[in-house]
Amino acid sequence: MLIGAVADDITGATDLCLMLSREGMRTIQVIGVPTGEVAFSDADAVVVALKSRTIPAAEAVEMSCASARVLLAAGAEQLIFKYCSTFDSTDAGNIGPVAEALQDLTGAPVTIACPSFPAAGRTVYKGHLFVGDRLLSESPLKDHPLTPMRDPDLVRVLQRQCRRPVGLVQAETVAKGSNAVKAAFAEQYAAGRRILIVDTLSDADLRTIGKACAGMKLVTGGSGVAMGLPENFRQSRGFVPPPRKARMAAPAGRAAILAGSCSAATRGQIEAAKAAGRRVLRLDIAAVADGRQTGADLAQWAINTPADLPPLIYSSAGPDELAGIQAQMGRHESGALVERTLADVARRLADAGFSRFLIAGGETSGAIVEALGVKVLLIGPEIDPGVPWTRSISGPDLALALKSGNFGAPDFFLKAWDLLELETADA
Ligand SMILES: Nc1ncnc2c1ncn2[C@@H]1O[C@H](COP(=O)(O)OP(=O)(O)O)[C@@H](O)[C@H]1O
Ligand SMILES: O=C(O)[C@@H](O)C(=O)COP(=O)(O)O
Repeated sequence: MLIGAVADDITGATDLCLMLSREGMRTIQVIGVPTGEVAFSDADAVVVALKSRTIPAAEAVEMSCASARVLLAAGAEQLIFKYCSTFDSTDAGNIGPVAEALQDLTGAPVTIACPSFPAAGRTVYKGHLFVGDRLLSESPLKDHPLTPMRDPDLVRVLQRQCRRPVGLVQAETVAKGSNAVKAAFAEQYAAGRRILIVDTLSDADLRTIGKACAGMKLVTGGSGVAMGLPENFRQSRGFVPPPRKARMAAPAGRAAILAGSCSAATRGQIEAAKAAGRRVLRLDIAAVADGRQTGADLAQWAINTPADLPPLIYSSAGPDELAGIQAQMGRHESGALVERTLADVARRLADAGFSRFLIAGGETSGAIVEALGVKVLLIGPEIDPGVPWTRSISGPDLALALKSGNFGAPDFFLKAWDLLELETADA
């Protein structure tokens, strides 16, 4: 293993796996803190998917360090801590504490914090995060159900979470190339700064930053930060990329879409599915809370739909409705109820022979994948930037597309299936 990574949610982990695979590394995804039973076989990169984005910071630190220790013991030469390209966290939140704990563990004197993912519209300029052409604080992320992002200045956001001083490497330096960036790392270190936000406007910047990070024990950021890292190992090791396939074999069985993300992108994808005449059913959280709607009801509805097209069950709500629900039921309580119910639906559908799932939302995917007993994922073809098909190779045999709430084109729920080749039942 050359690169070991710890991701704070499962859709983020698949996003990172896709990036590392695209750059030629044989990459596997392990769900949860790895135990001695997981064989890393001949992977160049292993990404551990946690569900640690919104849990108490001390627990996130413990799980992340436990995972990192296993990866380092298995030979990982560089560690990535992957979080969201929109820096999803709260002031009590986990990016700073986990980064600092991993710095202690790896002995990395200085590390970077680079969430940028230009292919998905996330860039950083003068330390400010943009989503498309809006500041983070003016983007739909200001209304995220669990981690509303209201401050676009990442130096400020990260400093509120860190004990160590946070610094900034600006776009003008990145434009000068990797030697200038390396020199800036050293200058910032000499000035006492230990975690550095790095401006990034383009993929070319990501490659410059990646080159400057050769030999850095710990790198933190979004999946974009991994774009330039495999090249360092290719130069030093010459590893051979495996062939990439345009389509992925999927086990025989029915398909379903489960959406627990309230993002603008996911809500648009739900509207597109409705407009295309797909069968859709809404999880009504008030009805679930008082027992008028159950996971069994929702699953039975899906089972009863004709098998030709995947049915969609969604809980997604717009910002005003969500604010009302959260005021009544509590932010975490309502979120957890939705997650539990969708996980129950998924388990029932898997028991009924559904084998292909498209799941929208990071926390949602984490809850569902855990309920399904999925342990290890292989990475298949890219549906849209940041979202690949995956196949479970340990536990149940399933094809899974775990979509970050924010990612994907409006027709994502319609087109994703075209990349699968269905195996016959007796194959
Ligand atoms: N109608 C709803 N009411 C309250 N919470 C909800 C509702 N629908 C979804 N949620 C919660 O919102 C959170 C969305 O987070 P997540 O699944 O990570 O999506 P994203 O990828 O967009 O961040 C989940 O905890 C989910 O259970
Ligand atoms: O970096 C990203 O934007 C994604 O990889 C990510 O972390 C997804 O998180 P969710 O939006 O909660 O799915």
